Amino acid sequence: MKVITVNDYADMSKKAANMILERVHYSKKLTLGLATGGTPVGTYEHLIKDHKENKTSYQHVTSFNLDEYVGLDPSDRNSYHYYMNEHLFNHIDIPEQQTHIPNGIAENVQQECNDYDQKIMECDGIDLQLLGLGHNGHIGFNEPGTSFETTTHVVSLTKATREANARFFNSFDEVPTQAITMGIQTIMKSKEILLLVSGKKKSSALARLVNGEMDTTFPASILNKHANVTIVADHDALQEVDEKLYSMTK
Ligand SMILES: O=P(O)(O)OC[C@H]1O[C@](O)(CO)[C@@H](O)[C@@H]1O
Repeated sequence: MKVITVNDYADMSKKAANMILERVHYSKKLTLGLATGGTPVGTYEHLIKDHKENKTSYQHVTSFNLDEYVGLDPSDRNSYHYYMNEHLFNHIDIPEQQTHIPNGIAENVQQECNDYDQKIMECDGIDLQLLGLGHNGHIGFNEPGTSFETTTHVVSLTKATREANARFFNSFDEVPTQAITMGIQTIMKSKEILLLVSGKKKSSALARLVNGEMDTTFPASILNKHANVTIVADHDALQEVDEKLYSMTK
């Protein structure tokens, strides 16, 4: 894994956006894996600003989001559909039919999961997957204990994750208890992974990841096995990481 150190959230967002833009500019066809949560908001802001100023086009881009809450309608302000429209899709020229987010209100959620993996395969897989890191090491909504072999599936969210995400809802009780998430195997099949980590609150999770031990109790640890991962992390996030370890990390 390659670790790029940046000063703060603003620098992380700029660096990540520039890395994405490089691929958008130089590919004839590109499939992006996208994330939600607090981490990528700044990155998306840069992409929107660039689209306005430089007219970067996303007509050739297809996207697949990592996850969606079960039971939330796409029009619900807390759904990841709503988030993606607000934070990115409504402000760039990506064709709507080329954007994919699991349907959290599908009648048959299991079928929805299978279809989602199938659609990713039909697009020849994800070229670049953007990831955030959960406090407990989750990637997508793959909670501790998830098998590394999983494809897209339904998960029960841990109390810790629901508490962490409660800041986006009116109350903890409103946070859905289940979600559809790309599986760990689905994520690992991406050709390239860009993991963004910012802030002191993520420092112990990042330290555990960079430490290199692979264990299902810490889902993100599987990234140590991927051949093309770049972590963009700020100083606060890196404060518990042994400098020797990450400057040596490839
Ligand atoms: O970026 P945040 O809000 O810290 O969340 C970390 C991760 O947890 C999730 O909210 C759960 O999927 C992801 O969307 C995100 O990448």
